[in-house]
Amino acid sequence: MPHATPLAIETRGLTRRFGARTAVDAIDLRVPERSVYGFLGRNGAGKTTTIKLLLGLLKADAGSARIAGIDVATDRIAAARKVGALLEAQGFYAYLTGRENLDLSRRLLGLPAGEPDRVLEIVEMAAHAGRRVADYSLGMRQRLGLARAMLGAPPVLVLDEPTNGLDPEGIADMRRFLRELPERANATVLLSSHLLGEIEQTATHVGILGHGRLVLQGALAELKAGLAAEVEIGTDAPEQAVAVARSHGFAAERDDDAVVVRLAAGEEPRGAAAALNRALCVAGVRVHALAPRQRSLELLYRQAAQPVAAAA
Ligand SMILES: Nc1ncnc2c1ncn2[C@@H]1O[C@H](COP(=O)(O)OP(=O)(O)OP(=O)(O)O)[C@@H](O)[C@H]1O
Repeated sequence: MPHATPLAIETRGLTRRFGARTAVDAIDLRVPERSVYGFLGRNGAGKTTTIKLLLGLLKADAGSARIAGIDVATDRIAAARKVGALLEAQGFYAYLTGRENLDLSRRLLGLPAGEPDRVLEIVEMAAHAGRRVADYSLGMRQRLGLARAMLGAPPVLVLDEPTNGLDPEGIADMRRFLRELPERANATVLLSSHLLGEIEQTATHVGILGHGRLVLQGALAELKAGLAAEVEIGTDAPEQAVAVARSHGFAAERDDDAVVVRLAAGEEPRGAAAALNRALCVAGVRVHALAPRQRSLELLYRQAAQPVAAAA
């Protein structure tokens, strides 16, 4: 299917194993240009491994990845030029100033002398550029890390948990900043996080990773609008309740001791709950609870992040 917006990052069946463990399992990332793409997953879900694959720091066992249309495996250097990254280990020289640190990176990359000041301006660190990094707060170091990722103006920025370790004020600051980043830096931003709230506040798009698999992906607003509601039924006779609900055209399933009825997208949960109630009552099914609820991204995320059931 053709895409309305070109993709800044695209993977197909991207897979990476460590021994018997599949850390990244056939994922198809689609990150539209100029989006802030929230890459969401619990610790160990495979976010860092995916990011390393995108940056060419790890080799894929299967599948492919493209950055700004360039294949990461077959054209590694050209792809690397298209992406700037902020990873956990920043590796700044504490006794050098912020500007001096950036200038070292700038020279290594063979970029013009004006680059450090250009990126310092973007991250609003120009006033602190002459201070030693040793005297920076963690938030200032993160900004400096962001500035370094922007050297050479790559069209794609990949940021691994950029708010990790910041204090509440630093977090609020960084979130505001991230939202504005596509415009300020003229770039697409992939932002990894284990916090749904963070992604909901900053991202335009989201991809949820659970146990190495991409469980859900798309524009945040569309995903939220498309989430169907459901009705949970508490009953002593779940099998019978499922049969009755299905005979009335509802998509019902057992969920442990309860029965869950998934509604169609846009279907109003209260009306459906009333109809179900009536049908169950008429059929003589004892119901002790009937709860209509709107499904949320949070619920989906929780489901995606649940530990895999151990094989019996
Ligand atoms: N070099 C490695 N060798 C063996 N296993 C690894 C290696 N790197 C990652 N893993 C495993 O792959 C899985 C995914 O790890 P990954 O670091 O990508 O997750 P993550 O979502 O980034 O989590 P975190 O936020 O904790 O870094 C984990 O089970 C991890 O133990």
